Amino acid sequence: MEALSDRVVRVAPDERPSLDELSGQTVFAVFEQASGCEIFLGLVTAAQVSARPGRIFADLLLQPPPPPLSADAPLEEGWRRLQKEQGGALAVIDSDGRFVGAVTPFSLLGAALRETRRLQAGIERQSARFRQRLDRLAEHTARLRRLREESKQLLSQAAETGLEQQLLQSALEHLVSLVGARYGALILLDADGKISDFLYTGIDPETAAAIGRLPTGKGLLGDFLLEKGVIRLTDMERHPRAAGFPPGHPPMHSLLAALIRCDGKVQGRVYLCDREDGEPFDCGDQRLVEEFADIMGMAVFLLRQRLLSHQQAVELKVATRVFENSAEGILVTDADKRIILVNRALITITGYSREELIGQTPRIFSSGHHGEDFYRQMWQSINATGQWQGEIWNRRKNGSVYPEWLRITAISDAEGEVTHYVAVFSDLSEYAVRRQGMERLIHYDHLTELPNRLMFRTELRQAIRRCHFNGRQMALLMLDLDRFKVINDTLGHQVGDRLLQQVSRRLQHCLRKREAPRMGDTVARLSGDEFTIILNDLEMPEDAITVAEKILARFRRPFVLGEIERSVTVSIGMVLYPAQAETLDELISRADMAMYHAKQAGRNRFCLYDPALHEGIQRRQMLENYLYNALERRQFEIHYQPQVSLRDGRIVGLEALLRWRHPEHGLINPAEFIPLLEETGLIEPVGVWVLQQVGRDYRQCLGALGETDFPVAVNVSARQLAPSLIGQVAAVLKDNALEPHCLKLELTESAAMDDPARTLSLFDSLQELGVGVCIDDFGTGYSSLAYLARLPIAALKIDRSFIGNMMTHTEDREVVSAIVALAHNLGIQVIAEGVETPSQWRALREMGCDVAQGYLCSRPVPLAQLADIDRTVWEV
Ligand SMILES: Nc1nc2c(ncn2[C@@H]2O[C@H](COP(=O)(O)O[C@H]3[C@@H](O)[C@H](n4cnc5c(=O)[nH]c(N)nc54)O[C@@H]3COP(=O)(O)O)[C@@H](O)[C@H]2O)c(=O)[nH]1
Repeated sequence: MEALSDRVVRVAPDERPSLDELSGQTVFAVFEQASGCEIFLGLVTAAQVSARPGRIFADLLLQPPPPPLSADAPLEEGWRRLQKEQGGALAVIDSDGRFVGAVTPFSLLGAALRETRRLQAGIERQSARFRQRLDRLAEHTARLRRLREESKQLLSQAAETGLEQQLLQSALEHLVSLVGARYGALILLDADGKISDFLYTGIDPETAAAIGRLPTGKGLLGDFLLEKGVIRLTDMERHPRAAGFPPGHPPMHSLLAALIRCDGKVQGRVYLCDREDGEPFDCGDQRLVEEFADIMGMAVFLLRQRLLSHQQAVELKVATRVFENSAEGILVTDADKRIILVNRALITITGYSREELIGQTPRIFSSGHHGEDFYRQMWQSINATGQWQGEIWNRRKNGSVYPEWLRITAISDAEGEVTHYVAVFSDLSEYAVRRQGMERLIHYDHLTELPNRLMFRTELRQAIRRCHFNGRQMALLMLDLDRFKVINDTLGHQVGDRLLQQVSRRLQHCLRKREAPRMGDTVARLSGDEFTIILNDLEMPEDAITVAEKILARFRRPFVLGEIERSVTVSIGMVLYPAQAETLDELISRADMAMYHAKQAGRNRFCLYDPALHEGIQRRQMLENYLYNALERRQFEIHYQPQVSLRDGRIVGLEALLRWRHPEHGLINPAEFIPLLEETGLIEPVGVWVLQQVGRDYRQCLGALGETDFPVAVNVSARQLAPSLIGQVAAVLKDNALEPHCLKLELTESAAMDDPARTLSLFDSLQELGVGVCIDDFGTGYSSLAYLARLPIAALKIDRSFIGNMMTHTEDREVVSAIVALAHNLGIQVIAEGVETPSQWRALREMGCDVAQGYLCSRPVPLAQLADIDRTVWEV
């Protein structure tokens, strides 16, 4: 159809051609009209018209007419037919035989030219496309080449350097520029599949942080690490899987991601987003990224291997250093127990050289101290548990034997087969020497070198066992020096220590020595001035009494304490085993009871345990139980004892003394319950009650005696010496509208010396308050004169033991006289307590003592009886 001539002119058979219209290319198609339809008769060319001018077309038609050409016939056929027919034109009909046009050599040539041009254009297009492809291929090949070159570099760096992060980062940057992506990231996983590294390029750090923290299983990025293969997505905005981006994530149009595998495991993922040119990622990009991911896998593998071997090398180096520099001796044997490795410490300890030891067995160190059994048990333990440790005696090269603490560990391979044994030991020679010293420290008293309480209990336990074994008796003696505190306090601790050392030697001289098979006796120091003696293998109980008497006799000789000589006595309690006690604790407590009894009975004596002593202890316990409720049951009361001026016989004060009246047991002796109050701490609330009661009684006391103004002394225990005491005293004064001088506090000398700094500060506060303080029982403690002078003391009360003896013992009289002089020198008043006789009264008055208190004047009496005191007795 394309070859049809456009110069075809329709004519009728009887028409005559017009020569004006005629051109060389014109073709006339002759149609006859018949019954309303057109019948094609044939073609007449311009050449035919020119050859027979003046003729009508019917005459010019070729007879027979050449067969028409089919409209779908190829150009070549038309060309061939035209040459054959020599007519110069051929009619063309369609499949229904209808005339559609005509072809001429000219029209055919035109069509052929057009076709050729079209073909050329097609070829040109194709070749342009081909050229383009070739270019792209060349580019891809170049990229691949670059990638490979860079990969080679990457791998060799990975094998040589430890800079994993920098290396991977620069590799990623290369990939991104190679592919021309906008940004890219690389995620590495640790052994647990968690993100260990997140490297990125082209993304700002905040976004990267959000992406890098993304949990798995949340949207595309969440799923990202779980995805098994390559991901290549385009048109991400509309992609259903693109949900779950963190807020602020840069818009992403296309994504290309590949797995990084190494050693058959997924080690991470590399991914690129958006090409710079806006095109989606293509297959070439994908191949590139996959290839890159493979290389990454190898690089990561190499890096990790390198890191591992580096670590192993470091560990090995450290282990070697530790091995060589360890202070403990170390040896390694093979499975046959042949020594293959020793360290420097082992060489130093044993004296053997390395060469002498390698190839030997540890038997080389055997000392002969341990029997077969010992080694059998040791190896049994190693075989069963893989290790053993304990003390063992080994021999050095020079033959000397030494103790060591040895740990042996069996080393097994993956199949559980023992491949080596490692022995680590420390030389205990020095420790053994120190241990002996430690043992002494633990079991012996450092001052007297006698066994201490711990050792004593061990010895006593053994003595009891021995009695069971040989059916003999033993005795336990508990000893306590009399008034040792006074020596300690007055002469100082050094003198006290010297005395204790001499006492221990004297006691040892009284005892039998241990001479096999005889057990011998044991003397131990339990604490302070408390000693104990175990008398073993007694023939008869009387032997124990003999020893006790011997001790008392030995003590009669004074102790020489440097320049000073002092007589010291001892109180001894004694109990027999098995006659008087059954258990160790029973023995100790009963010996204690007996000793307590010896003290109560006047000291410097021994007392054999008597079941009756038990009663005393039981009473103590009973009183203690009652004492807890005594205050709230209002069982306490105050008795008052007058203090009388030795100058004019006037009552110048009262001492308030606590009394306990039990409904069943009547008045309990203060010497019994006051120590109990102290021990239980009840003295603190009870002391407060005494102060308050005295405050309430004050005016009535004065009224009963017809006096107007004097102080009432209240005893204060050491346990009450706290800052709160000031507040309590101030409250009593305020509550009862009393002047401060109405109250006086009495504090024993030892309580005042207990904590001098605390005492000084309390006394200062009391002085500020205007309340005077009196030092009680003066002469029984150890007061520093300088210290005493610093205390704001109102009075000193001389202990009644001195007053009681002053008429018969010159020494005590001199003490009293010295105290009076001393106190007066310091401007302090002196009170003598325990004045019972007129002769004491007179003697004290002659010495210049200020005040007397004692049964001579009056016993302590309840407030109600104060008015009845007979004053004529002391008005001498
Ligand atoms: N912390 C407190 N201690 C108190 C309190 N009340 C008393 N005590 C102390 O108890 C100890 C025993 O006291 P007590 O049995 O009352 O004995 C006092 C007098 O009865 C007794 N005394 C007085 N004159 C004589 C005498 O001529 N002969 C003689 N044998 N004893 C006599 O002396 C005790 C007074 O002691 P002191 O206080 O040292 O002046 C005793 O230590 C009390 O201190 C209390 O409320 N709190």
